[in-house]
Amino acid sequence: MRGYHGAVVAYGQTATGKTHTMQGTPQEPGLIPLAVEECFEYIELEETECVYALRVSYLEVYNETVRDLLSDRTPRFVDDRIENVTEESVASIGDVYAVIVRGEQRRHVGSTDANARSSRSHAILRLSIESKASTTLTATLSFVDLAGSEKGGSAARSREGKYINKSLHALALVVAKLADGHAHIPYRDSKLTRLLQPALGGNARVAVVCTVALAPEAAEETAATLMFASRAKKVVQTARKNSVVDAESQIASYRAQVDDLKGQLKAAREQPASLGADERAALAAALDQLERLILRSGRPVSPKRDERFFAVGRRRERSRTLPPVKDSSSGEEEIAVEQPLLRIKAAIERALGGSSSSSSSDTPLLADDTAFVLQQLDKVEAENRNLKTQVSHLTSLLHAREAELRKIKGGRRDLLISGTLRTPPLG
Ligand SMILES: Nc1ncnc2c1ncn2[C@@H]1O[C@H](COP(=O)(O)OP(=O)(O)OP(=O)(O)O)[C@@H](O)[C@H]1O
Repeated sequence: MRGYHGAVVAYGQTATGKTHTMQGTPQEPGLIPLAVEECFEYIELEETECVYALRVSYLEVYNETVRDLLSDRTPRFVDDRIENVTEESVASIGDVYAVIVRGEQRRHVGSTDANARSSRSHAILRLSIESKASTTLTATLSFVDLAGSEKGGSAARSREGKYINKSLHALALVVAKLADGHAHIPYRDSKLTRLLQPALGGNARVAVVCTVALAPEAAEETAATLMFASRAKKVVQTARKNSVVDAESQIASYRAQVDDLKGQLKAAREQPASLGADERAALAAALDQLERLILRSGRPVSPKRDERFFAVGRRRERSRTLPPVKDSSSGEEEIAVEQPLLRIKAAIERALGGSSSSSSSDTPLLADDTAFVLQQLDKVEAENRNLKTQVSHLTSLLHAREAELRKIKGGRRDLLISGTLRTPPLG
């Protein structure tokens, strides 16, 4: 908000909670919703007279291609900058969430052995903030949710995995060279490092969040992640305030458009025959929309939290992992879950135009069904996580026991052999 670039990067093995850390849940919001809300609260609480203009872009790097998640544009690098990227103007927390949700729907995710909704791309959400008091400052806040490495899987998954590992390797190398103070930094080795160059290059405040798994079989990846973290800590950044020439600022561009629209409306009023009523209404609506984008300090934030951001991500996540609907049920809990599931299944089949074995009129989709099923799935997910922890604990116990047994057996064998040697021959 004060003209310094910032970035938060989530790095770690697949399924260790990078996306969870970034997005969170309604009960435990992640870094993105918390930061977005804080930006708008900052504007609300700002005491000096200041105006702001905020824009959002959302990119992913998938199989070494940079994709715009907000439109079909093809971003391209011009020197060290990425250009031809969609930037949506936003005026409220709700606007930001709506843009993120739109982008999330286009993001590449897939099921892997370790994660039912694994990010198969690196995602970079960027909030551009311009502020104008006596000078005009400009800065970006980037949230980088990196894809996690995953070995094996289907052919497509393994192709994605190769690209993911290659770009993560390039990032690790860049961070290692920065940490050691090398003169040449190989940013150009991958699209990911080229995109992150402005953040890693020194003029930004960067926070790296590393996520690890505690399971013994993840030890190798955990060690690699910790090594990355310790190198990242050594990188010295010297962020400075970034100002922009007034005439080239977004705020100036909005103001010029506002003046232009006001001029057109004034002319239409003076010569009523020049524009139809619909055209005049469209001009007035465009003017309202533009004026809304110039945020003034002291402006109240509303609404504080928007559930849409979490709801869409969760719906998509669950739709991949819905358990099969059983024909018979045993026990009350199962019947209670099964009925909404059957209704949802019938509604999906109706929407797809397929023939549903159950009559559609018998199974109207109730508003609460999805929420109810999601709640049940949350419970199952929590149980699964708990079981996974127990399994991992038992596996390490088992390994320790086996090692102990091997040692005891080995000792007994030695004893037997030496005992045989010492036994005097019979007769
Ligand atoms: N701290 C946590 N509390 C509760 N659930 C968590 C936590 N961390 C992760 N999870 C859950 O674990 C699963 C995997 O997490 P997530 O998708 O965030 O991992 P990831 O590191 O982003 O994986 P990938 O690299 O494969 O995209 C999700 O279902 C998520 O909700």
